[in-house]
Formats: sequence, structure tokens, C-alpha cells
Amino acid sequence: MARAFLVVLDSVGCGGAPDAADFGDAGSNTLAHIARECAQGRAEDGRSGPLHLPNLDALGLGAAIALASGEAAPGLGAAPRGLWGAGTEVSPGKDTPSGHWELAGLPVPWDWHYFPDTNPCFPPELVAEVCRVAGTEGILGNRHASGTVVIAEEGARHVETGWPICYTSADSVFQIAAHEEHFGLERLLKLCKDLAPLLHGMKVGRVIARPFVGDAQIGFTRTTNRKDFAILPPQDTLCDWAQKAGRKVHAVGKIGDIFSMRGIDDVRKGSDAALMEHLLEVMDLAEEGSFTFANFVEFDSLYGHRRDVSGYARALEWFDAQVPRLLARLRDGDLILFTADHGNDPTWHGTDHTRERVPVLGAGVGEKAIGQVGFADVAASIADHLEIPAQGPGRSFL
Ligand SMILES: O=P(O)(O)O[C@H]1O[C@H](CO)[C@@H](O)[C@H]1O
Ligand SMILES: [Mn+2]
Ligand SMILES: [Mn+2]
Repeated sequence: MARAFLVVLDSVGCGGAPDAADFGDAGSNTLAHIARECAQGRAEDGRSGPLHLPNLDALGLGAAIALASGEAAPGLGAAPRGLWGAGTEVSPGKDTPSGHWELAGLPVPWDWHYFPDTNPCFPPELVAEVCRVAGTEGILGNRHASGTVVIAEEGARHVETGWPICYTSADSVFQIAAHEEHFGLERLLKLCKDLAPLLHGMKVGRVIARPFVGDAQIGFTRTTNRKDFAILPPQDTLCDWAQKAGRKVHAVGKIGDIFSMRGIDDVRKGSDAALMEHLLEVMDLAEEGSFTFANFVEFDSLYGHRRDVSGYARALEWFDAQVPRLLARLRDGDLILFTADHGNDPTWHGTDHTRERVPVLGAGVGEKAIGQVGFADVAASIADHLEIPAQGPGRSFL
């Protein structure tokens, strides 16, 4: 019986989304613009020269970028030897849950609630409730912000007052940053957990705990104890289809949070470097007929939101160099797909995600041009490969 592995490179988009203008993102193209900057010698920090992704490109990465957007990505564009195409999202959000749920066969069936880009951005009733639950006189932040900037700006006042730093972005998120020692990690996690039902009721997709350490002298740094409290997917997804068909479902990275563990048997977490080792181990251990869903988030969290082109290029080159290790673990009949959930063009204005198409690359089924597909077709194809019943709007491209 076949096995399937779905690997999401978080935010590794390739432009061309037909509705990009609705998001203010017409012309954004994460991969093509990183490749352009690299080729022009403007991404030389910790790496050098044209973007070097020979393994993903051999599957069809350059061809997928050209198909999605018509843009050239210097250094990429080998003749594809894998499954290759481009995926278009229909969900009304360019955030992580929207992208992953739709890849898993469930386009988001509602409009998310977004907080306005005003100062303050949160309604007084919500602020009052946060204060009541936190037991504080007020909150800090209360605006759209980059998470690393907001702790630099508000960290000292936070330590002084004990008030939580609350902020949002272009995504449907309510984020709370607090100091692990001064405020307390457990207290922050409990605050987010207690507030989540109210915010989910407002159709805010996630409440995210953003713990940090440090002081005003050495600076404040976020820790890896981030925790997302996400709305439960409202219907079954590929994870549930597989589980209900008696298959094992393994998660690697943020996948457990994104699906609130719905339809998931186990999850392995850590930095992207650690996740790669976890994924390799799962590939060794995964049962016949099982489904493994992995997310590598650092492209997005460490480099896309930080608009760090060199860093993003380094992360891509690191990942690409790991690809042969993954492919070597495929057994006869296995399918591995590489895709993304949205864009996060590090050359774009602001610090938010960008609405883009995504590459859909695969190995295990030979050379196969799948053309333009929908995100939900990924789920339908994996279900097809695993020979389990699929639901939702997707069609198999296998
Ligand atoms: O700037 P930071 O805190 O990393 O926030 C980013 O992370 C959030 C959740 O993925 C996004 O909505 C974006 O705002
Ligand atoms: Mn994402
Ligand atoms: Mn993000």
C-alpha cells in the first residue's frame, strides 16, 4: 500500500494569483524576486550568487514559477523531471490556516474577522476582556505590528507595567507578546487559551502566544515557546479522511496547531533543522497507507516577515540541499509533494504575507506536468494516491 508525504514550505509562493490585487499584492512573487535579487548580487549575507536550488528545480520549480506568473527566476528553469504545476487558492485569506485547510481539501467557508489598521486597532470591549482575564489595568501595543519590532518598542514598558503586548497583522490574528519570566510563560499560555473562545467566536482565526526573554540593555528576543490557539477546522479535512479510513496521520511542525490536532495521530516539533530530521525519521517509520503532513515555517517567520532576502535565500538553499535525503527515503509506491500555503515576498512593502500562487512539485510518480491546479486538488490527489474517499471540491491531478 502506498504512503503519502505532503511538505509545505511556508510562504514559498511563486506569484501570479488572479486575485492578488484584492489583497494589495499585484506583482508580488516570493521565489522570482528572491532569485532576481540573488542574481543581481543583492543577497550576499551568509551566501552568494544566483539562487542555487538544483534539486527542487529538477522536479520543476523554475517551470512552476514561469507557469504561475510568467516571470523568469534567474538560475532556475531546468527541464522538469518530477511532477510539477502551480496551485491557486480560493479561500478569502492569505494566512496559514486558510492555505493549509484548503490544501487539505477545505476552502475556508467564511470571511475571517480582521482588525482595522488603526491605532488603537482593538475594540474597547475586547481590551476590557483581555484586562479582566489577565488581571491587568491595561494592554500595550493595540496596533498592527511586526512581532520583533513591537517587543523592541514595548518590551521595557511591559516589564515595568506587567501589561500584555497585544498586536495584530493583515492576518486574522490576535497576538499576545509577554516576557517569559516577568509575566510568566504559563500565565501567557493560559491567557491566550482563555481568550481563544471569545476571539474564535468573532471569527478571528488564531490567538497566538509570543513569549520573549531579555531586557532593555541586551534587547528582547522571542523564544521557541510560541503557541497558536487556532479555530477548529469546521469540517473534515484530508487528515480526517485518512484517519476515518483507518490510516495513520503523522504531523511535523506547525501542522498540529493549524488543525488543532483534528485528524492527527501524532506531532513532532522543533526548529526547521530539527523538523527535517523528524521528517526523515517519519519517512523511515511511517506505516503503509499512512499520511504525513509537514510544515517548515522558518522561511516565513524568520525571513519573509522580516523582509530578509539573504536569509530567505539561505533557507531555500538549505532546504534544497536536504531534498535528496528525503527522496532517498521514498519507497516504491510512495508520493511526496512539496508546496506552499501563501507568499511572503521579502522584497515587498510592509511585513505581511502576499497573495500568490504556489509551486506544486512531486516525486514518486515520474515526470508529470499537472498545469494550473487548485489548492484543494492537492488533497484530492493524496486521497486518490492513498485510495481513500475524498470530500470537498478538489479533483485528483494524478
Ligand atoms: O510579526 P510576527 O509576530 O512574526 O507575526 C507574523 O506571524 C503571524 C502568524 O503567522 C502573522 O500574522 C504575522 O503577523
Ligand atoms: Mn504560512
Ligand atoms: Mn506568517
